[in-house]
Amino acid sequence: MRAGGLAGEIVGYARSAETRAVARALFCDRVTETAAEAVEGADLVVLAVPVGAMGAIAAEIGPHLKPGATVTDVGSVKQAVVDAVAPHLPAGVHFIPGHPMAGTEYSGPRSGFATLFQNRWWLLTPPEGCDAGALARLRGLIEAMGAKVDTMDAGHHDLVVAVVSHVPHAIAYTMVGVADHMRRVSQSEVIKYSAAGFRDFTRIAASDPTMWRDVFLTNKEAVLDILGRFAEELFVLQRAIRMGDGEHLHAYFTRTRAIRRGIIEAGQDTAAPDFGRAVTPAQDG
Ligand SMILES: NC(=O)c1ccc[n+]([C@@H]2O[C@H](COP(=O)([O-])OP(=O)(O)OC[C@H]3O[C@@H](n4cnc5c(N)ncnc54)[C@H](O)[C@@H]3O)[C@@H](O)[C@H]2O)c1
Ligand SMILES: O=C(O)C(=O)C[C@]1(C(=O)O)C=C[C@@H](O)C=C1
Repeated sequence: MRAGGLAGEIVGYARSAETRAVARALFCDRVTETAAEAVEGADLVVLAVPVGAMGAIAAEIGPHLKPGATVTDVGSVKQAVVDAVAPHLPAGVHFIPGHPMAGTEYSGPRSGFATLFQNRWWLLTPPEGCDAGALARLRGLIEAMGAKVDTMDAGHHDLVVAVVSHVPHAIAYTMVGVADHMRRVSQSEVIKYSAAGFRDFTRIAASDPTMWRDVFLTNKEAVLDILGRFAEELFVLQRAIRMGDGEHLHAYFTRTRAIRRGIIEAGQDTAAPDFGRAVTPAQDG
């Protein structure tokens, strides 16, 4: 928003003075010491805390929102955010939950960069009867940041992202756990000789523990459903390996390669740029 000059004034709130100072230096016109102050007079409020913290923030800001303001969020799970936030918002405020399908394993205000949303999907889950004008304005802002907008209902969103984001993270966390266990057995060789595939797993497994704890706790049903399906597929693969069924393996890998190539053709595999500056993981603030 800052790079594109898309907002009249950007006001930020974070709990720690240190985080507020960094945000002020990098992209906020003004920072405040309470969330309530930050939303006074705002046309648009963006909640960007872990999913489990959304309800408390909504309760804090609810009474201070301007009539006609739009509230959105960037949480990775949607139904739980709707349930936690909506009861705290006064009538006349438009709540349009959202989820940018873009991010990195880094946290804190230094981890943002202006091209993060370029050519990425940003999913919105407007409630039934959502104000068309408010939705059009939010969509316009997101598109001006370079993202593509799609709308769907919150429950469907949660199932889709369980497949494309949440379960892949669970698998990466688990695989790195297995390697860590093996490391004790083989004295560091597993890490030392790990090539690109495993390195990608370790990048994902370095993501913020609070954020991902909340994702798994609040999207429990969809994640368990997809993990069950994953386990079934894994058994089939295991059996094919055990039985020496090369034909099955080749056909399966040919299908999965086509999926990967489809993603590349759709322009979705844009790696995060090198920030060129130190980024601290999981800043507490
Ligand atoms: N990182 C990603 O890849 C990514 C991508 C899309 C969506 N998201 C979602 O965006 C949201 C923010 O994630 P992020 O990566 O920007 O995290 P972040 O750690 O950079 O920012 C979250 C901030 O919330 C603060 N916070 C935590 N609990 C709080 C509380 N109770 N009250 C007030 N502040 C609190 C943290 O201190 C931190 O400053 C999460 O809901 C996450 O699921 C993250
Ligand atoms: O590349 C990464 O670090 C990410 O995992 C980003 C990612 C994802 O799964 O694609 C993580 C969680 C979000 O809710 C959206 C984006």
